[in-house]
Amino acid sequence: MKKVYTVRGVTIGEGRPKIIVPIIEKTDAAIIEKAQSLLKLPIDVIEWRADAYEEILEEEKIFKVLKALRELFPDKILIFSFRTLIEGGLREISMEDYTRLNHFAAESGLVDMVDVAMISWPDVVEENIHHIHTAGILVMGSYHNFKSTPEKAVLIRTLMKMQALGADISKIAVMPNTADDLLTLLNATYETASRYGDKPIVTTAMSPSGLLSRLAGEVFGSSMTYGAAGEATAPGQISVELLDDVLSLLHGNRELMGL
Ligand SMILES: O=C1C[C@@](O)(C(=O)O)C[C@@H](O)[C@@H]1O
Repeated sequence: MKKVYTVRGVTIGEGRPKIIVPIIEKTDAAIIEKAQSLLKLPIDVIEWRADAYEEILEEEKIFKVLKALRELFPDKILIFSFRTLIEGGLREISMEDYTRLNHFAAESGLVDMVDVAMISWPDVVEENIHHIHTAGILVMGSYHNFKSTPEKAVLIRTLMKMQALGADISKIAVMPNTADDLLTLLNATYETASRYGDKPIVTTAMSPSGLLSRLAGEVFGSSMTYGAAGEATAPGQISVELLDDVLSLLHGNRELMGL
């Protein structure tokens, strides 16, 4: 049986992929302004990308931002993400500070999930997962490759490795250089979701040529998808309104077919 997670009334791992919008802003005011602009949009999950925040080492400030986001979005899943530099993030951080920050966010009682760079920082994975699970919330394991798309077996192995290490949800985002790369990602997604994995996965081929991967998660087995509200925050993201329309179209069609 495949695992599904229901958090704040949002079920991850079945039905329509859940729409996530990242908030990537430097200051409190910009974060709040962006958050308010999202209130009426069709979004299931908010990701706070803390690597953009200029006061990232001030715990009091972090708490205030998380509290404000929680109050604005009582019914949405809130993910805390500090994207490391080697995975396409905006700021350098030591592994110690990274671990401390994730621990703090997990224990704040305000977030539902913490994103952990499981592949590029293996040394701190165990400690991070332990803190996050002890706080009673979910771990999203992540791996980003902004240059290329590894071969199918590597993608499957990476997703399965994250599951084996304790990720509740495993995510990969890769760069397709050809249509073949997109097929590789979709193939790896389908095989992992249908044959190997027993927990939800999230897979993305970035850039406009990877767009199908952001739309067709329900067909191939990716449980969440990142969209944009205003400017895209990663290559190939489209607006949440368009995303919502396409996901509904695909979902409705599958329901008609009894899938
Ligand atoms: O992992 C991802 C996916 C992403 O890189 C994208 O391609 O939409 C956007 C990031 O904010 C998020 O953490």
